Amino acid sequence: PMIIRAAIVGYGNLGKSVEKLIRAQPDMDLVGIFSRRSELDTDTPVFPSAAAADHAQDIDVLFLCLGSATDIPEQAAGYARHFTTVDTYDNHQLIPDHYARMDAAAREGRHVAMISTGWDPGLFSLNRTLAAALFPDAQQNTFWGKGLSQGHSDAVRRVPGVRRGVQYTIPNEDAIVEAKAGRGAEISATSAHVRECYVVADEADHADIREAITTMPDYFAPYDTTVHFISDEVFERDHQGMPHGGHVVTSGDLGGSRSSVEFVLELGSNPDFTAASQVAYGRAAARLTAEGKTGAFTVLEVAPYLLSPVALEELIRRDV
Ligand SMILES: NC(=O)C1=CN([C@@H]2O[C@H](COP(=O)(O)OP(=O)(O)OC[C@H]3O[C@@H](n4cnc5c(N)ncnc54)[C@H](OP(=O)(O)O)[C@@H]3O)[C@@H](O)[C@H]2O)C=CC1
Ligand SMILES: N[C@@H](C[C@H]1CC(C(=O)O)=NO1)C(=O)O
Repeated sequence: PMIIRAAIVGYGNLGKSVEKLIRAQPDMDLVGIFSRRSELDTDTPVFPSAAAADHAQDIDVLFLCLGSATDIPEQAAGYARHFTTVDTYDNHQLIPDHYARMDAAAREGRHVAMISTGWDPGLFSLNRTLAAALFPDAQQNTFWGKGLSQGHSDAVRRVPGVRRGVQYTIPNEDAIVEAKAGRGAEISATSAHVRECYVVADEADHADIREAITTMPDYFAPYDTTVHFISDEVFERDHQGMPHGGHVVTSGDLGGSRSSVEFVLELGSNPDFTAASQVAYGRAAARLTAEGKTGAFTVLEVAPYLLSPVALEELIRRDV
């Protein structure tokens, strides 16, 4: 099989996990990390993001591990003109816009742009489409947490004055029970979750920061959101782990019989699991590029065997 020459843009939680997961792949080599910062704690070669295009000939797949709140909308299309890219863009409201922008850039550069991989969007997207397709009138609900949302935490950290910040998503457990029983029709994501933010910032900025977070479109405005201001010591002591998880619950009637489908994730590390998904879709992106494909792809458009380092013939024997 082809050895895929991979590189990373953006060295945060996700970038560190992608670096670790690429090293664990039998068919991938890590060429380097592109960052806006010059001093990173890694043995991998580090290059300035601004010089990325100079390395295009040495890289088959570029993993965009930047923040979705501002970095991806501002930068991703620029990379898609020069590389086959894989991102985890997760502002669901704006994914159609992202798709169009990345599709144009990728076609212009004759590359593939694999967008919105991860688990939501990503594996949850796959399950939502698959499960809902089975029922003439599907009842479907998605729940997240209790856990740390990296997208919402990145969005918090981008608010002026925020020195450190995280966001936890907390589902209403009764809503999950109701959804599992097929009584989820009145349950929405915004009614079934609350969002708790923990922020380190100067006292003088607290009111502006709380206002900026709680009114932030898409991320926080539609939800019951609370912002707690804490000290650096408390942040260091209590807010280091990044567990997460969730459920996609689908049910319905099939001509007189009732069935339900539940897809559950329990993640010890949100970044590690997201990286595992992004890296598998990076393998698929490299293969699609080798087949001469161009343009944007979501996870709904990728044949599952392309994700695996195991040959299709073996997968048919083992998994079908
Ligand atoms: N689809 C899905 O299921 C999921 C998607 N995601 C997405 O992944 C995105 C990235 O998450 P995450 O890695 O946690 O975000 P981080 O805030 O850790 O990193 C985002 C970017 O900020 C820069 N950065 C990181 N640390 C520092 C620092 N100490 N000082 C200055 N800059 C820094 C890095 O770029 P640089 O190196 O250039 O400075 C990095 O790429 C999220 O925004 C989310 O949208 C995450 C989880 C699941
Ligand atoms: N994209 C999310 C992954 C899941 C978690 C989530 C939430 O807690 O709102 N929504 O989608 C993340 O960045 O962690």
